[in-house]
Amino acid sequence: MANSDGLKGPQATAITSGVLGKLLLMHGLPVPKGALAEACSTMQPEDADILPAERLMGILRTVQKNGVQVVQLRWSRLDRRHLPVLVWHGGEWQIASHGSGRVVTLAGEKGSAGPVPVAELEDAPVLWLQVETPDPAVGEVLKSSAAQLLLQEVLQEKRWLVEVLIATAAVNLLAVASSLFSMQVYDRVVPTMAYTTLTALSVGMAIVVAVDWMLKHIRARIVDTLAKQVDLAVSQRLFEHVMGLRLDARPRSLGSLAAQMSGLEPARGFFSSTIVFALADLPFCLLFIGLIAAIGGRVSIVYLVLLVIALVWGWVAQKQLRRLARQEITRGHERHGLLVEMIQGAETIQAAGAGWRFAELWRTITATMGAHALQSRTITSTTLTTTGTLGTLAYVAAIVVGVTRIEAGDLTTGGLIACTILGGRVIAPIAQGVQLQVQWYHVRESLAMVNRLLALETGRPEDGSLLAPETLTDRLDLEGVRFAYPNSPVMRLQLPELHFAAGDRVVLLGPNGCGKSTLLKVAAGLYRPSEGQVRLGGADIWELDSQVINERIGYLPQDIHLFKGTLKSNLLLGGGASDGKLLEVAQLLGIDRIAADNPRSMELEISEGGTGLSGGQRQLVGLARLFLAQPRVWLLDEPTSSLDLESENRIIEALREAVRPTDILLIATHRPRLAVLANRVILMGRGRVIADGKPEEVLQQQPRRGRRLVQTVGA
Ligand SMILES: Nc1ncnc2c1ncn2[C@@H]1O[C@H](COP(=O)(O)OP(=O)(O)OP(=O)(O)O)[C@@H](O)[C@H]1O
Repeated sequence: MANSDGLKGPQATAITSGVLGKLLLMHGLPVPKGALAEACSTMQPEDADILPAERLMGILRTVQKNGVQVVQLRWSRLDRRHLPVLVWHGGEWQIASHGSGRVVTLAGEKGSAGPVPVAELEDAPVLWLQVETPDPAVGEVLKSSAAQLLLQEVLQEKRWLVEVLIATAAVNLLAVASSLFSMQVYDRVVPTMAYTTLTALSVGMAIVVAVDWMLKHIRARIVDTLAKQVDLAVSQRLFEHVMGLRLDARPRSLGSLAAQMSGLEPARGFFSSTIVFALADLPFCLLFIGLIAAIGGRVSIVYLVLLVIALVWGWVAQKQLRRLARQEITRGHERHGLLVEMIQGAETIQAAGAGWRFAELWRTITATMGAHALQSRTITSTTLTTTGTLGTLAYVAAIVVGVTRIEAGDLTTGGLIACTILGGRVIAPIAQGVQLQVQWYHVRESLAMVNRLLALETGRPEDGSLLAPETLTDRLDLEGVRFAYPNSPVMRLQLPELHFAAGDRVVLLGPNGCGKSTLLKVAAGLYRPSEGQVRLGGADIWELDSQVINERIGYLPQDIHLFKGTLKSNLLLGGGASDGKLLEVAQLLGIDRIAADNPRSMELEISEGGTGLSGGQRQLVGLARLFLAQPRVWLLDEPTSSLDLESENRIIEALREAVRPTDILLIATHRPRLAVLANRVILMGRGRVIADGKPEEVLQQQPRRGRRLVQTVGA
């Protein structure tokens, strides 16, 4: 449970079961009225002075809703896209279900209170429920974008489908030949020892076997080639989607994200090969049963019964596998995430001696995964063994029934043998069908996960609808901007109005976690505001082509990331610059010294994740990228936090030189020396602007920090 505002809950804030029941229903979590009323009365003792969120968590645990988390905050910090919530109004907890602009609709125990002005709720406590998304229904999964993406690729060219179906039909029809061969041999050759007939039949069978081999080979080749094409197209599409994800909408666990990327694998295999054979073979079951009926009469009933039993068995097994598949895949992603985190943070883990903690976590996850995998393997193998046994039973039963038919004179020995051979062809697709049902849940879970990935919003549409104006005025305006991270209802940025004009040199100050970096990312068009607009030169930044933004805005992140390659390729990350310009910037920032220190100079090798350079050197590379890009708006997040005094001075001088008089410079920092660059200071606190003005004015209001900064500015 999270509590962001530290509200204490007197008895007056007791949550009534009627209101809570309605809220849970809105989240698709129905709870029996009696159980909820009892939980509400027992979990909210009169004399206890506990937080409303704690009360609510207690109630939810009592009614077995353990997956639900509760966050308590004030209305003013709530991101209204997360409605419905419980809000304290008029002496009771009410449901705020939807609101537009300045009003919100509330409903309490006695019914709807109608629209209430938002201004009345400013300081009201709010309880928000974080609910896990429920299992998608089969229909939903098939309609999902992940399944559509696969099907679209698989069915893009239908010619292969026709070819595979024709090959499958031919293979199955040829199978009939072997049963007819046996029938003829037993009924005609054996009684008379007619070797000429046997020779003719054998030659015919040899041709059938050869054609069968060829068709199967061609069919496998077609499907494999298709699988390769689908894989190429789908994985590319997924990669581009993940690359274009809106940064603020990305899942927090990068390892899990990487694992989800490969989640399409089982689904791809399912759609592009297995299902094609199995589905194409299945109708032939009925054809073979029909043929058995034609040759052996009642013998076919044995195989019909087998078909029904095997399908029911598969259906039951698949039900059991559903829960296991989900848990196995989720744990798998967690394990992948842990591995990525462990590799990335190896230094910290070893320095803190925390290896045992990670090892323990790894063991726990692996053990849980192993247990689930064992259970699901047991079910799968039992299902397969059962199908095999059912096949043997059917064979025996067919012979027994066949003998009675032979006795009655309805069937010949050769006919009975032909029936059992055809029976074998009935069993094979049934076994495959059962396996398919078993696999289905794995596929469904993978699709659901990939779907969640595809459902994540991408940054900007790539349909050419974005604007690319040739000229833009040098202005950056934030109007009514409010921002909350996804999966959190807490507003981290609330800026009614913030304007930056040409020539502004702004230093952004404020305590840790007050929202400086978030503001820079929103201003850079990396994070999309939940409400309000960021305007670059008068145009909404989210309607501008990303190339226009990249040309105009330069953003230096707090943590500089370097990529595998060379020092030069990392400096030129954003695009080409002449060698002369590169050398000029390298000299200006002191990067030439890094190169001079190395025998390979600018070709100095950088490993994955930027290993090979010190923290300060990495920061210099990040700055150099910006100096090479020469943007109109410079957004720098802690640009000198890892630099020594000399380098910091050099950067200050370089910025003085490189930032043109009409450019906008915005620096978030805790380093007072950077204030020498500023003609304006903004002070932030809890996502809001507390003070904004000339450095001397703002810093006077900040006694301790201010005095130091004023001296620096005056220096
Ligand atoms: N990816 C994220 N998901 C959820 N919350 C986040 C995320 N990143 C930051 N926050 C929260 O947003 C708030 C503002 O963070 P931000 O990084 O903007 O602070 P800051 O002022 O730059 O801090 P610092 O001076 O330490 O760099 C913090 O309370 C932080 O916990």
